Amino acid sequence: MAPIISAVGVGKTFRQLKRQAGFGGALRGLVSRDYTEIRAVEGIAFSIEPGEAVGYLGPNGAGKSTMIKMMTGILTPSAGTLSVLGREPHSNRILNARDIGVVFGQRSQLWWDLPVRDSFELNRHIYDIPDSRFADNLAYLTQMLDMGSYIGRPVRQLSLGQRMRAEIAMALLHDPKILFLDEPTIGLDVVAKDAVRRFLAEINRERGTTIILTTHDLVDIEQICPRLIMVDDGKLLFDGELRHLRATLGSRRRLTLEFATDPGPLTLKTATLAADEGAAKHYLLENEAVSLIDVLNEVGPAHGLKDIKLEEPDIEEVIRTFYLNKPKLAGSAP
Ligand SMILES: Nc1ncnc2c1ncn2[C@@H]1O[C@H](COP(=O)(O)OP(=O)(O)OP(=O)(O)O)[C@@H](O)[C@H]1O
Repeated sequence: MAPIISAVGVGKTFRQLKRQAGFGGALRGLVSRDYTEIRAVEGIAFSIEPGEAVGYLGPNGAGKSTMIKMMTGILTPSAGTLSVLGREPHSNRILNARDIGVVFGQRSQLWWDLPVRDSFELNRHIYDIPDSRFADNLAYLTQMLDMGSYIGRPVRQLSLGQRMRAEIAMALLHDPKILFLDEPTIGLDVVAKDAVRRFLAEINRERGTTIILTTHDLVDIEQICPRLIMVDDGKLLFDGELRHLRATLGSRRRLTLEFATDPGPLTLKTATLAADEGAAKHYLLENEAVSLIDVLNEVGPAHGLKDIKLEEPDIEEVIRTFYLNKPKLAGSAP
């Protein structure tokens, strides 16, 4: 199957006029042509198959939004080749828009003063959606996203959770093949986040809509995206399955041993001492083959062990470990 999105050596450099301090500096800035270059995206390569759900993850300023903007045709790459549904998105912006849906968590596509339903109607005309398809999709989305109680209300009166569901519906009315979402759960409460995540997982599973999602919320990734692309400083660090990453890095279980009194520095062969709080010592079990029994055998009965706590790493821990070890792991393949 041909990939639905492919990126080869994609880069984006922004040029920013250098600003100089003070009034004189501002005047000099008017005539100076001195630029700073910001490499937001550099040498990105990946290939995404139809029906995949991919999480695009990275710290602030890593180049996630810039990459989404290039895939949606809003920005033009400065380097490399980008193909979305077999087309160059930036030079085929109108055609591309017919086949994709876009949700930006921080920016609304809905008309602020109009009832939600009217924004949907406008999209029907813009995308020329046939009547029966529009009616079917509207019924499906209203039910799935529980919009019945507020579809007739102006957008400005909606809660953030209601608005986000309406944004997602708006992006899906024309049956796009790919749905791009830039931080769709930002600012939502736990219940609203859960509703959005479940719905996205459902349309990916049931309708085969390809999903590309940027987020800082790792639970979004865990619940929607089996595949993860991780970037930092504009560059690709990891492209593979979340479960693969977990299996590779997930061996760092955390063990806390609590003693009746401080046994002094207690270094072990089976576990690495990560933090020493006197009577409570925190270890990392780096090696998956090492069991709790192995550690307890090494500690022995001499120190008066009182309590033991063993924690499996959660996804936050896995990602943190990944970023801390990135020079070692960069370039990991699926
Ligand atoms: N229009 C622009 N002009 C100049 N620099 C820009 C522009 N857009 C983004 N940048 C810079 O490019 C880099 C990547 O920004 P981008 O918004 O893609 O990051 P991000 O990973 O989405 O970050 P965040 O998680 O904070 O949203 C940053 O250093 C940013 O300041």
